[in-house]
Amino acid sequence: MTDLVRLTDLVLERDGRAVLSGASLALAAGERLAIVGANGAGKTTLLRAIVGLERAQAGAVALFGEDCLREADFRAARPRIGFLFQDSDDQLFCPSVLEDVAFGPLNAGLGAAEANARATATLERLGIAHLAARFTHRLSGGEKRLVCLAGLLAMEPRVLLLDEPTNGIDAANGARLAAALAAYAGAMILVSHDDAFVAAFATRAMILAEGRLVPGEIHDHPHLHSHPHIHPA
Ligand SMILES: Nc1ncnc2c1ncn2[C@@H]1O[C@H](COP(=O)(O)OP(=O)(O)OP(=O)(O)O)[C@@H](O)[C@H]1O
Repeated sequence: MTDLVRLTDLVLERDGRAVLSGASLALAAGERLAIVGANGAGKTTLLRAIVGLERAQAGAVALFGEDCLREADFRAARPRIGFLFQDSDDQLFCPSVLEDVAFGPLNAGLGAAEANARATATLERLGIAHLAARFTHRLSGGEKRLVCLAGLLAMEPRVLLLDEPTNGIDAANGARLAAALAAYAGAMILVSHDDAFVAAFATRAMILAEGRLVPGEIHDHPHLHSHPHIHPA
């Protein structure tokens, strides 16, 4: 089967410093790949390079089996990829929640009624229909996160890229997020420092260190209290 995302030996330098120095990965349908690594290791940069928001100086990106060489190639693939940004304020831009969630479907060519129906159904599925009429900029951090995810899921993407999805989320909204992701049938790449979340969701882990990705193993081994760790495989 064709890989949904394939990165081959990506090299990306910033200010003369290598952030990625030969990073490779392949994501198949149904996989939930966790990428872990220290602060500043380049995890966000890697996600941005997948969708062409940052361009590697060397190496190759292929999405859905198509090589992405030019901006037009990335643009063609982006509607099938939902990218949850680390900072929700970078993602939300419409005045109301319903408008924000309906924006993607509307932009993809659905009529206004159909786009609103899709947005309403997605908000209901996430358990946040009560936020539909709220101003996006007045939402709490956790609410913003779920609204961003609703906006992505309304586009019915084949791949989700999630950058620290549980950051700043309380238990109730965390449960909503977990339920929505558990019900999502597509593939995902999950960047997270939340070990419990990674252990619950990921089918595979990779560690980003010194610009390269190496296989990791998700462990759940007992300490004084039980908590999971990710080790090199
Ligand atoms: N716009 C930018 N301009 C200059 N340097 C940047 C920029 N964005 C990120 N960097 C630097 O690039 C490196 C990789 O950053 P990146 O955000 O990809 O790391 P990360 O692994 O996602 O970190 P974290 O776990 O803290 O979110 C860091 O050294 C960071 O300081």
